[in-house]
Amino acid sequence: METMMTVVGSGPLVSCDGPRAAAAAKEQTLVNKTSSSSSSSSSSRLHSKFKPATSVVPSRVGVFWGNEKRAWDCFGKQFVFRKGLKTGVQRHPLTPSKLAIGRFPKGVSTTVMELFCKTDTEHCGAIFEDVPHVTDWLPDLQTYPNPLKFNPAYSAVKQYFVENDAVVTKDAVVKMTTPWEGIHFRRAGPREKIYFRPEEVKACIVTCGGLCPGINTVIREIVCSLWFQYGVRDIIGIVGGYRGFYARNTQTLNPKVVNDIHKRGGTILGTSRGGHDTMKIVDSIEDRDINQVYIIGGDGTHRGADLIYQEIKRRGLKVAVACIPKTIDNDIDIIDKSFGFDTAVEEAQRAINAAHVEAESADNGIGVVKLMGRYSGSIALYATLASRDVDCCMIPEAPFYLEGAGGLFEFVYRRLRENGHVVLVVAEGAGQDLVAQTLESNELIDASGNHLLRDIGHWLSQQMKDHFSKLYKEPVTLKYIDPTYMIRAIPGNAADNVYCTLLAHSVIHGAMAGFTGFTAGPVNNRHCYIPIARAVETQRHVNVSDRMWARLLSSTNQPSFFHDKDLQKRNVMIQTENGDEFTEEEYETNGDSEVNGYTDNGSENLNTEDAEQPALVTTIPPADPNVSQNNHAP
Ligand SMILES: Nc1ncnc2c1ncn2[C@@H]1O[C@H](COP(=O)(O)OP(=O)(O)OP(=O)(O)O)[C@@H](O)[C@H]1O
Ligand SMILES: O=P(O)(O)OC[C@H]1O[C@](O)(CO)[C@@H](O)[C@@H]1O
Ligand SMILES: [Mg+2]
Repeated sequence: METMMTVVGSGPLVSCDGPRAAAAAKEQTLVNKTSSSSSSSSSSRLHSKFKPATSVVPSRVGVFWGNEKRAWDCFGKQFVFRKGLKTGVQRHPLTPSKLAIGRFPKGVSTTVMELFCKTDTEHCGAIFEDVPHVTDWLPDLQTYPNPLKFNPAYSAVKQYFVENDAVVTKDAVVKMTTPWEGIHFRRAGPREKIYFRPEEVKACIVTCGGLCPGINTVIREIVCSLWFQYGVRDIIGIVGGYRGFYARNTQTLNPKVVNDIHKRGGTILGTSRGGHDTMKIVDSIEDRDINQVYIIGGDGTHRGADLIYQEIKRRGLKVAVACIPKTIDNDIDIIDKSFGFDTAVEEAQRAINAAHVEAESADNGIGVVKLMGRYSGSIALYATLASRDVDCCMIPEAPFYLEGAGGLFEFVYRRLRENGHVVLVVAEGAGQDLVAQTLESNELIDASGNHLLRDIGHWLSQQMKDHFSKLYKEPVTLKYIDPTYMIRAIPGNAADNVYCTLLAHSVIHGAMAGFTGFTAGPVNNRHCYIPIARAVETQRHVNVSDRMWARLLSSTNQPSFFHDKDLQKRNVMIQTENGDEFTEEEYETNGDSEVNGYTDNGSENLNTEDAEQPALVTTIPPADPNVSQNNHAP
């Protein structure tokens, strides 16, 4: 594992505002960090927490109290440093009153330190996942007072500057016995000292990947905040994504240029997939004398940004790389949620509403809406919960099936019978296994290497039409709505615009303070700096064993599509034509396993010409206004 002791702000700190600043600089927290944000180091640090006792002894970055030989956590648990490594430990006094919420030995100073546990199973307290700083490779950099100190808008704010030892816990819910445990990130916000003189800053902004509501707001706020809060005057836009660094001209940005762009969807800078060439990009950064790089994008963009940061570090440049997570799919882990998500969910309501109106107005109306979400069904989940008009929501994380007991066809049939119409929401990444069974499998990828998914919405609609037209005399009326690009190509709503503003502020404060290789976002509602690679180490998914998915299931009363046959037998109620209800098991025991066209092996007893006319319900009976299986009234 690659870890390194780094002293932020150490060395001969020269300050431009005299002894007070020098003293303050001296007091800078000594922080032990991993040497880079490379996924290998951060992941091993993270995963070491979960390694079995037999594995290699890990090192931890944590908040402890002690000296070079021993340390205590806030519960008085003692740790001994691993022999031979103790000399590397750096200590720095923090403010006990602020950090200590438990009991710790009297008289020992608080410490942020690299802690080597004796054994892997030892309780190691809080883990601090810090971000890199330009002084990691340029230790003698000069600091400057933050101009916000003299800004009338901010100087009146009490405690405007964020203290260097402020961290935010990843898990808001902790155990009373070990409240300190878990991962912590550096709190975002303006620092008293900055590492870039505003007149020397040359900042650039680039947007990559798919569109998302609010990108223009982030661009606007980065420009305006650099301009008005820090007095930066040299800001350029890189046009057309990563490849714009080396293949396109740049665009000058100032408050006038960006004044009303937040009212427009998309990105004024343009975006693209593919075209990441680390060397060419960093050459371009060097050639243009850029020293702050603001990168707005999703997981792929972050991977590219990490490579840029690594190369900048390798070349020893004084350049800060700061990311803003952008993903309509809300699939970036750690942060509470991504900007534009609320807007997208809101816009999705319009599509669902339309599908509902269409379905309701037709005989046996089925409305199908496909929403974005490659690997994460967040938009579909939230849009369904918000709407209450949806009968069934299908997402990539929850496999489903069409035929047989407990399948989607059966469910749709029932809802049609009960309510006269049905509305289905399907995330684009849902049911890919099913589509693959019937469509030719050509593995296609986009320019960034992302797999191109098969069109589940279109496929599902066709399957529905085929199934119901074969089975019933009365065909269904199916309307398929694909609002995919409509929900992401719009401007951010009010809440997202405020969120984008905070994100922009977080990144510029971080970059001005010399942090680099980071992305910013709220963790438990507090903005943080997260190492880039750490932010994309895992992908956020809807957790189907979580209460949120349970809320959806209980709201729609849709099948859970569990494959466990016993579970199906317990849960699936079968209603015969004369209204009697049985569980599937009871029904089978009674010797007749064929219900409403479904046999117990899941195959349909179809109303085809050569098949013997089975005892089927061949028309969908009119809706019974007194029966509703879901929580929304028919
Ligand atoms: N592993 C990687 N290494 C370097 N660059 C990458 C990597 N993955 C993607 N990129 C680059 O990042 C940019 C955007 O990537 P991608 O198209 O995957 O979108 P994204 O940032 O994930 O956003 P979205 O949310 O739309 O998927 C592209 O220019 C691509 O070349
Ligand atoms: O057509 P494009 O631009 O590749 O974007 C489609 C993809 O982008 C995303 O919105 C992610 O940004 C996915 O949900 C979707 O699959
Ligand atoms: Mg992506």
